[in-house]
This record gives sequence, structure tokens and C-alpha cells, in this order.
Amino acid sequence: MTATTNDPATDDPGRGEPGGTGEELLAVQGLVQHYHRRGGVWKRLGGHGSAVVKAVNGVDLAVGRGETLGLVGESGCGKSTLSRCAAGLLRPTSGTVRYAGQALDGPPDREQRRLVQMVFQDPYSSLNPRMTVGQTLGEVLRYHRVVPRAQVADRVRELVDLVGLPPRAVDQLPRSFSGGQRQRIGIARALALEPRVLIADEPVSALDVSVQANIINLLLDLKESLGLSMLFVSHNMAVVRQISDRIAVMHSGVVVEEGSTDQVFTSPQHDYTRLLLSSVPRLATRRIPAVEAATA
Ligand SMILES: Nc1ncnc2c1ncn2[C@@H]1O[C@H](COP(=O)(O)OP(=O)(O)OP(=O)(O)O)[C@@H](O)[C@H]1O
Repeated sequence: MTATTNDPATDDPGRGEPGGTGEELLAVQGLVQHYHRRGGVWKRLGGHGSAVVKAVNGVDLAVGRGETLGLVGESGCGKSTLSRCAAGLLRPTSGTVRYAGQALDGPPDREQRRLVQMVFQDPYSSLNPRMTVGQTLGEVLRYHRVVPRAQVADRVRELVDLVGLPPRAVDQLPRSFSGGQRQRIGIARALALEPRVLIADEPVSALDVSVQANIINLLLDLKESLGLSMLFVSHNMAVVRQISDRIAVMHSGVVVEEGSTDQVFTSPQHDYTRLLLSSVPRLATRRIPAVEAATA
């Protein structure tokens, strides 16, 4: 996996460099996403026609090669919407998404889908409960023709190993795993496509704090060994601090502050950032000790 994903000999414009080069890889410009609410609660509350929810209201953001950009803000500020637009899962109302300088504005093709992958908060809900980990990963590899069919089983084993799961996990169903292990499966599934950018949307917020540490350490290791770029989305400033090179603070659909992690934490410029920081427990280090078995 490492060799094929990170082979510097490959002529790939999206190749990342650990540590970041400052060169933009994934960028959104003037991104707007408005939802039109009809029926449901809106109607029961006596609403007529439709209500417009301005979830994202003109955002410019860029993730550099090999960089982790943390996107932080309270629930409902538009982080998930922005992430889904950036991943090509949601077509924005207006604005552009560019990968390696190229606009991704048509219907996404397989190659585009492959390059930017998402890791979600709850991988369990998107895992087929009747498929083993091996079947799930194998299906992704075959559908996207990532490797020749004859190599699928080997690649599945590599992926399972890459995310720190034991070899027997290949033959197990999702229900036999803990929350942290399921998140590892979610990460393996994203990595199966050999993406250059990982968009992780609240990947640890459903996990116990000790398990959060393991998953964050795994993402830090993967970023380095695979040269990944990452958009890491969380409502939790402390978590974002551990993993991000830069941080963008989002509030009511717009980015109110952006800067290096140190800048944002030591000299926040916006009142809203200061408010978020006032509720963060002090955390001195980026890498946090994993307090339980690596496969948690
Ligand atoms: N499919 C949808 N239809 C209508 N409104 C939506 C839809 N998805 C999100 N919203 C609304 O858009 C706004 C932004 O939601 P979004 O999920 O992007 O924010 P968030 O910061 O990721 O919050 P959370 O972490 O709670 O998901 C919220 O007001 C939300 O209710």
C-alpha cells in the first residue's frame, strides 16, 4: 500500500509531501450552499413555501499539499456542508471546488472521486452489516479498479494492517468491532482508493477520549507515511489543535478567522475564536499518548 500510494516515481500532480509545501491542493472559492426547506418541521410550524437555510455563505479555503487544515466551529455552522461540497458529494449552490488547480465542476468521474475521500463520524451506519471487512474493502477495490482482481485479497490485507487492525479482521463483520476499530475500518475504506486528500468530518467525536487519541495518532502517522493532505473537521478546538497545521474557524456559514495553529491559539483575532478557546482545556502536545491497545 505504502509503496504504491506514495511512490515518488509516479507522475501524479496530486502527490503530497509530508510536512506540507504550501502549494494548494484542494481549494474552495466563493463557496455557497443554501438549502431550501419544505414540509416537515417547517410546515408544522406554519411555514409556507420554503425556508432558505444559508449553510455556507461564501467561503474561500485551501488545503496545501501535505498539510492538515483544521475546520472548527460549533454545531450547525456549516462544516459538514462545506466538507461534502469539497469532497464532491454535494453540488454547491455556487462557487468552485478545485483540485490541483483544476475546477471540479462537472459530474464527478471515478478518478475525481478517488482523489478526495471522506471519513465520517459514524462509519458503522455506512458499513453493510452483512459484509465482512474483507468483502467491504474488496468491493471498493474492484468497483474502482484500483488494483487488478488477482491482487485484491493482498491489498485488503495491506489496508487492514495499515490502519492497525489484526489480520483476522478481514473475515469479521462490523458488529464484532469497537467504535475505534470501526473508525479504522472507515479509514481503511477511504484509503482503499488511494486518495491524495482525506476529509475527516468529526471522525473522533463519537469515541471515548482515550480512543480518540489512538485515532488521531493513526491519522498523524498516515498523513506522514502516505503524504496525505487533510481537511479535519471538528467542533472540538482541543482535538483540532492536536492534528492541524493551520486552523480555519467557521461561524454561521463563513470563515471568521484563519491562521497557523499556533497563531490561532496564542493570538486569536476574532471574538468568536476567543469564545471557542475559552472552553478548551489546556493541551500542551500535538501527539497524545495512546492509553489503550493500538487496535482500540
Ligand atoms: N439537507 C439539509 N437540508 C436542510 N438544511 C440542512 C441540510 N443539511 C444541513 N442543513 C442545515 O444547514 C446548517 C449547517 O449544517 P451543517 O451540518 O453543515 O453544520 P455543521 O457545522 O456540520 O453541524 P453539525 O456538526 O451539527 O453537523 C444547519 O442549520 C443545518 O440544519
